[in-house]
Amino acid sequence: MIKILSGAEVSILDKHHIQGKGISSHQLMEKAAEGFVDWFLEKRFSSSKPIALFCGAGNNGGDGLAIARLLTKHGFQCVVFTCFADEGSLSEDCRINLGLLPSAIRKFPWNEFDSEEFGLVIDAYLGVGIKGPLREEAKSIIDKINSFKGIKVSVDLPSGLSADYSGFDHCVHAEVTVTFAFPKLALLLPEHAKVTGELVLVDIGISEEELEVFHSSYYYLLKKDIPAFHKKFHRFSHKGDFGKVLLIAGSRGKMGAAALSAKAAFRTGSGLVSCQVPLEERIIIQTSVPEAMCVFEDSIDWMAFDAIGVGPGIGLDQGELLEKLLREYDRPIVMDADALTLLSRNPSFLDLIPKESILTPHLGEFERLFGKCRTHLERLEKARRFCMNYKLNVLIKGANSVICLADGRQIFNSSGSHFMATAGMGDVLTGMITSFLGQGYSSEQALVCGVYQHGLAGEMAGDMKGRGTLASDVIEMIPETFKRLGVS
Ligand SMILES: NC(=O)C1=CN([C@@H]2O[C@H](COP(=O)(O)OP(=O)(O)OC[C@H]3O[C@@H](n4cnc5c(N)ncnc54)[C@H](OP(=O)(O)O)[C@@H]3O)[C@@H](O)[C@H]2O)[C@@H](O)CC1
Ligand SMILES: [K+]
Repeated sequence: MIKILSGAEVSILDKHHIQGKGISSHQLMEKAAEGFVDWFLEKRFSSSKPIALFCGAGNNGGDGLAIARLLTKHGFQCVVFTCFADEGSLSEDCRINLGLLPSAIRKFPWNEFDSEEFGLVIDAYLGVGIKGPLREEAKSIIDKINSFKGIKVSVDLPSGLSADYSGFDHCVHAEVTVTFAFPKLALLLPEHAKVTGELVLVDIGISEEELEVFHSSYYYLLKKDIPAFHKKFHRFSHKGDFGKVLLIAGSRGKMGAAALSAKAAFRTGSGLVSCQVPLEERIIIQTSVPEAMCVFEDSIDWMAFDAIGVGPGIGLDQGELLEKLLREYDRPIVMDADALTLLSRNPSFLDLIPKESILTPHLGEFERLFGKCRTHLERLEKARRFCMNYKLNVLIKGANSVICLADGRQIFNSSGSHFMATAGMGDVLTGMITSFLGQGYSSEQALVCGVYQHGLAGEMAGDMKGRGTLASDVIEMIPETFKRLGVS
């Protein structure tokens, strides 16, 4: 997992890194530019029209000048638009790269940009180095960049966006942001989704260990992290080792929620899945998920189950059942959907929730539980305090879902697809996380593997089906995610 540092820490990180590696800051900038260009070439952007690069006076501008030089070597026609009045104001590495710019690359002041002439814009005006409110000229430069209606690719950060805060005054609206070493926190906040566009992370040779010495409780979860979170099973493993889970889900008209959770739990590898459903609705489960068992007795021995997920589709008249469960079951449970709304209506239940349990609210459910928040950072702070006070884990669902752990760490997920914004996806996730808990995973392991693989299955289903991807399609891809990750 990559630690997410503040913008101000980037220059300290750079210094540590270049001293440790015995390289110059110019070489590090070159590595960043090469990483950007490798990604650019992979994307096969058209070279039929010239590329405009807006370059500022700091190191973000230096990156842009190096990128212009490298893209020109690959046959792209680049034109640089300078966003500085005099060369005396340039950072040292920006000046070096200006000197290295081949004379064939034309340079103009930024206000001479004519958007009609160009096929693509690269925004290397401002990065993590902005301080205080944007100056008036900066706003005009940003407006000029935004006047381009084609693809705008921002280097490190959309110019004008601060690395660490929520909100912006003037800011480049990028279609893609290519960021270096670690994603800047602002790029992961949902209120910035429209200006960040697609997020691409470029490795510039700074290791996770180098980031680890900084103090931060934010992390970014990548595909390569997942295998280490998985438990190893062997050829003598039997059905019992893969767990016996119970899903308390579904009610009249909402039995689909129970069916989706149960199927997802099986596809995630549970040995035995039972559904606690209303007696008169059991046929739906027994025909749609024949592998599952149904329980509907008045008194159920909940402790006979390795893990329990509660909430999808149960309805809001199940307060008593939820209270009884919380009083009788003492292992971590997964609480979702209606269970969360019931919790927000009965705050006294909070003290009954078994330690290390997992609450999985979407933004609406989060606000019902914790009140309105003006920004995502405020939401994260509320969640952190709650998790640490109650020794519980909260997953804030959305693009870049955030796993908020009981110890205060907050992990942003990197997998997922916009095709997942449809009914039933949350039910699938509840089934997956409950399944991992039942297989003996810790709450952290179950969350990390469940959340990442849910997003990955969504990406894979989205690649196959595109618009119209169903939650059921995502369930069918879960086994493929294990293969894709090399987890047997
Ligand atoms: N490890 C990494 O991640 C690596 C990072 N690298 C790159 O370095 C970038 C950071 O570079 P940086 O520190 O030079 O700052 P940067 O963003 O160019 O901004 C400075 C400029 O902004 C200006 N300015 C400031 N405030 C302003 C305001 N309110 N309104 C208007 N203008 C304002 C300021 O003007 P001044 O105050 O000096 O007059 C100066 O001109 C980083 O984002 C990444 O791209 C890579 O090269 C290598 C590895
Ligand atoms: K930028």
